[in-house]
Amino acid sequence: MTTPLADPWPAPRFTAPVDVTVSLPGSKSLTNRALVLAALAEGPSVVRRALHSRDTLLMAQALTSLGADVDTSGDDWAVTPRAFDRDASVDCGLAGTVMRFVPPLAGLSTGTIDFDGDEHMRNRPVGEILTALRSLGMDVSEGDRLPFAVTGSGSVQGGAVVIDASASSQFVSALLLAGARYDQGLDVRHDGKPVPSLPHIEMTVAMLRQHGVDVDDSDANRWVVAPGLIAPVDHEIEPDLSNAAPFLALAAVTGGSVTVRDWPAETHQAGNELREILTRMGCHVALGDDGLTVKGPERLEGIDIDLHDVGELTPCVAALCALADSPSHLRGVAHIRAHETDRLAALATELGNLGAEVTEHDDGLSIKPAPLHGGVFRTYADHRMAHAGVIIAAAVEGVLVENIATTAKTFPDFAEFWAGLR
Ligand SMILES: O=C(O)C1=C[C@@H](OP(=O)(O)O)[C@@H](O)[C@H](O)C1
Ligand SMILES: C=C(OP(=O)(O)O)C(=O)O
Repeated sequence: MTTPLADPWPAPRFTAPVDVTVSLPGSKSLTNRALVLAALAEGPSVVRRALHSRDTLLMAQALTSLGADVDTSGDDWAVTPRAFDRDASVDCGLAGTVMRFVPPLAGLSTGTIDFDGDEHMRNRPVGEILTALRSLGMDVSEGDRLPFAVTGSGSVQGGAVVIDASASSQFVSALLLAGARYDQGLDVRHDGKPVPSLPHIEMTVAMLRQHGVDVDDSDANRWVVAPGLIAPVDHEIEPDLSNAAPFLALAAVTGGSVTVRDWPAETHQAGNELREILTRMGCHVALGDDGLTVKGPERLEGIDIDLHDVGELTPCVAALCALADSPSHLRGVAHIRAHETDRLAALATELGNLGAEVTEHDDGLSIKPAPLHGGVFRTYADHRMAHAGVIIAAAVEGVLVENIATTAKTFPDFAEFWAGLR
């Protein structure tokens, strides 16, 4: 039996430069897309090196409760599509991908599918998808938040739909993933402020194409998915590059060297942008046969950057900025106020409590160099806040990270793994 971790957790302080090579678990975003597409396909698929974490198990459970067979017992998950022919309850936890990607599938079911999730999940936006599904003729209960219910009729006509996806790229991805299975396919148009996290939509389109689906994304803010069969695919899941952030950051703040194995040469993952970000902050970054190696600088520089496309990196980048020796401005990320928590408010409060000079803006943060001190860093049930906390703790004596267990959303046993790096 493993001993439960102390809460708040005295995260390790790294007093010497680290020199480590790590293999990281698979990508949440790739795993959950692969599972959805496999459950909609014409025959069995395998999701190799699937991420085994809270968000992906919730997705597997959701698809199983709709009717599919998903075997999560090993590293390679076998998915056998079956008719969605029963009533079901879907627990979304705090997984945006489950709350947004599964309702469009529920219309293909002949049952009533009830959705709910963690307390905070009831605050995260989903109303735009529900409105879009209603406009496509689906029977969706009233309201614009969890809990809600979708009663399927076994088929969805599909066709043209307009959605404001400025709150989350997942609104578009959700519709596209199911679209080929609608009788007329889907013609999705975004109308509103710019869509954040575009690389995640590109990931969705790329994976649909791997499954043989015809997607036209040649016009900005419009995606046309042709109706048709979804071919089964044997997917190999890349390591989660966004979850690489705290590890690469450890090289940056200790002046050491960290290599992440199996870093893909080409990828749609937002985390790949860390290469550019860390280079601009003064690190030496090289992609080689061993993986991606980051060597920390003598002097960590601040950064002025628009993170609109890669908002999920903000907590770790903000932690690095708080340890940098020149000012930083993080911009373009108003939408991350609707992530696992209001990440801008949470970062301003928690970094500020440890002495950082942080100014919160509508769409970002300004951070000036200031001496940091120990204290408790709260995480608001947000795995990426926990990652930010351990980065600060690595460099500052006496930092305790509250609810480190929240990292289980996308990284099982993160704390043990992190402590083992010392
Ligand atoms: O589709 C996905 O897998 C994701 C899309 C992004 O969401 P937003 O567009 O809501 O930022 C990202 O931040 C999230 O971590 C995962
Ligand atoms: C925003 C995130 O998650 P979700 O998939 O729940 O939206 C995230 O992991 O940073």
